Amino acid sequence: MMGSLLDHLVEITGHRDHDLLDISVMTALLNMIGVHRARVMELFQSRGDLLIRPRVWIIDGKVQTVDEETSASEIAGEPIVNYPGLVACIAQRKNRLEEVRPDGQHALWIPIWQNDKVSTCLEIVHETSFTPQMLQVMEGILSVYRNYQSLLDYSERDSLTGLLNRKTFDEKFARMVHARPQESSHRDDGERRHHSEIKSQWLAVIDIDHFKRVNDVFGHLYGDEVLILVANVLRSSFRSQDRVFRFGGEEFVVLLRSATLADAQMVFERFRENIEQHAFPQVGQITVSVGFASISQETPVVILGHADQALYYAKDHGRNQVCQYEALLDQGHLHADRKSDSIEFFFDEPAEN
Ligand SMILES: Nc1nc2c(ncn2[C@@H]2O[C@H](COP(=O)(O)OP(=O)(O)OP(=O)(O)O)[C@@H](O)[C@H]2O)c(=O)[nH]1
Repeated sequence: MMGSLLDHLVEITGHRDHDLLDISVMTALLNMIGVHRARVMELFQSRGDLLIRPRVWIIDGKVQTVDEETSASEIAGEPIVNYPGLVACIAQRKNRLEEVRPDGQHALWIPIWQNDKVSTCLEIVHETSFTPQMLQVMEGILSVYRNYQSLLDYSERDSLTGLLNRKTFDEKFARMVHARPQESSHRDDGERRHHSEIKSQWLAVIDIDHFKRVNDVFGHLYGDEVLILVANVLRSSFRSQDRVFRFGGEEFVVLLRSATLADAQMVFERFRENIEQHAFPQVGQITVSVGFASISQETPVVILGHADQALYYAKDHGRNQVCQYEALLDQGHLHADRKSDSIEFFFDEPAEN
C-alpha cells in the first residue's frame, strides 16, 4: 500500500503538464481506492454564466481525456447550477461535500481551492458511502495534486490573466505538432490551397484594437480589467484542448487543434464577435483583430510570422476582422519572401488607417 502510494506520488510530481498531472491523479484514485467513476472538471465564465466541462474522466476502469470525438455540448460546457451539490460546496467554502444521488450512488465533490478561487474540481462517484480510510488516502493524493497544480500554474501562467505565458509556448507548440493527425502531416509545405476536408492545426495572433486609447482615456486599471475580461472570453471561446497564451501587452496567441479551414475561420470569427458584443464596464465596446495561419512543417517563429503578417493586414484594412495568411497569399495581397522565409513581407495596396 505504502509503496504503491509513493509510486503514484512520484508519478504525479514527475509531470510538468496539467493534462498529464490530471491523468496521473485519476490513475492514482483508480488504483488506490478503486474508484469506477470520476471526473476532473474545469469551471469557466461565459457571457456572465459560470459553466463546467470535463477535462479527464474515468469510465469503465479507464482514464480518458477530451479528444476530437468529444461532443460539442461537452466542449461548450453546462451551467454549474446543474450540479447543486457542487454549488453548495463552493458557496459554503468546503473542501468536500458528499451527496447521495437518486440512483443510490454516493458522489463526492472536491473543489481545488487556489487563493479563494476554484477553477478545477473533482467529482468522484462510488457505489457505497466513502469510508474514513478512503477519504484519508484521497485527501493525501489531492493535497499533493493541489500543491503541485499551484506550482505549475505559477511557472506557466501569466499573473494578470491566468492564461499560459510566452515561456511555455515552444513546448505546447511542439506537443500540438506531435499530436497532429496523419492526414495533415504529409501535406506539401509549398501547398497553399487547403482541401476543405483536411484538418490542420492553426495558430492565431490576436491583438486588441486601439488599446492605447483605453489606457489613455480610462487609465491602466481599466486597461488591466479589459485584458482580464478578454482572457475570459478567450477561455470560453475555445475548446479545452486548444491552447491560449498571453504573449505580452495586449497580444494573445491561440493554438487551435485539429480543425478544417472552414471551422478555424468560424471559431476565430465567433471569438471576434463575442468580443464585439461584450459590454466592458465603463469602457463600453472594444474590438480585436485576428491573423491566423496553418501550422505547417515550418518552425514556430516562421508560423508566428505568418499569423503576424495576416494580423498586420487586418489592422491596416479596418481592424475588427479575421484574416488568414494562406488566403491572403492566394489572393495576392501578401507576398512571401522565400529567401528570408517570409519574415519580410509587402502589402500590395497602400496601407491606410
Ligand atoms: N493596462 C495595461 N496596458 C498595457 C499592458 N501591456 C501593454 N499595455 C498597453 O497597450 C498599448 C498598446 O498600444 P499599441 O501597440 O500602440 O497599439 P493599439 O493602441 O492597441 O493600436 P492597434 O494595435 O494599432 O489597434 C500601450 O499603450 C501599452 O502601454 C498591461 O499589462 N496593462
